[in-house]
Amino acid sequence: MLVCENVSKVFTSGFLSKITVKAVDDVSFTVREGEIISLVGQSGSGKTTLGRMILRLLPPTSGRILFYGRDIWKDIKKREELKDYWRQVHAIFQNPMGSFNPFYKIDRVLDQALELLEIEPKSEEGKELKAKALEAVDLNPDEILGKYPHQLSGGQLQRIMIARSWILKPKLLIADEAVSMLDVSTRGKIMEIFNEFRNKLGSSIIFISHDIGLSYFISDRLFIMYKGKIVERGTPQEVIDNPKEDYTRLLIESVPTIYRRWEDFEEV
Ligand SMILES: Nc1ncnc2c1ncn2[C@@H]1O[C@H](COP(=O)(O)OP(=O)(O)OP(=O)(O)O)[C@@H](O)[C@H]1O
Repeated sequence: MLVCENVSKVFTSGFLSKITVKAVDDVSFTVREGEIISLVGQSGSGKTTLGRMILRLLPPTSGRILFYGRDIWKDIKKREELKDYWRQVHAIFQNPMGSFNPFYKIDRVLDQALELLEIEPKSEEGKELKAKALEAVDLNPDEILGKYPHQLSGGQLQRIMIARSWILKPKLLIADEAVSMLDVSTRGKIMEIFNEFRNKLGSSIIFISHDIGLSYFISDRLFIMYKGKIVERGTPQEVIDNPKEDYTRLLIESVPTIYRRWEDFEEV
């Protein structure tokens, strides 16, 4: 489904002396249909930059990103093609506040998803889909619809963004720290929704997280990122059992409760 080939991103800043940051450094990997992969690494390791390039928000400095064989930066240019791409590839970012315009009611992000699917938000079908999407993420539509972003908590806003994905049912979902601000029971519910995306729709998920425990739990393959590079890859079991890099060992040691997290989810 998705191929990243030698993808790099260099940021340049500074006025008198130029400072360059290699945020993503020669990264290659594939994502198959129905596969959940995790990109795990500490803050600043390049995970979000990679996610934004895949979402076609940020052009790579070098390398190619192919979605079903099409180079997303060369072959997808027209407005209609872009719309179609974003119908299929959807992201939930770590800071939900950034996804909402403070001057509009939160209904707008759900209405926009319906419009992408060419469903009239005010139609019976539109209203029903909105309500079902909110219920799927454990929100009461009557309490949520009609409110402004500042009237809701960060966790509620994040769940609305997940409800938006539920409406779009993307082929590829990029979940960037999408559940880190949710309590464990809501997190379990959202994980179930992600699993449903995969099992019922054959969607693939790129799960971006600094939490190796959660990634271990959810993913088919795990990629460890460090300073812009993928330094380790394999099934979660392979990576956890035989870490090759000191950095991976540190990540694993920093989560002493990794196996207890399974129990957390079983309780949900
Ligand atoms: N627009 C930008 N301009 C300049 N540098 C940037 C920009 N975006 C990211 N960077 C730098 O690129 C590096 C990778 O950042 P990125 O946000 O991708 O990391 P991350 O692994 O997602 O971190 P976090 O978990 O904190 O979100 C960092 O050094 C960051 O400061």
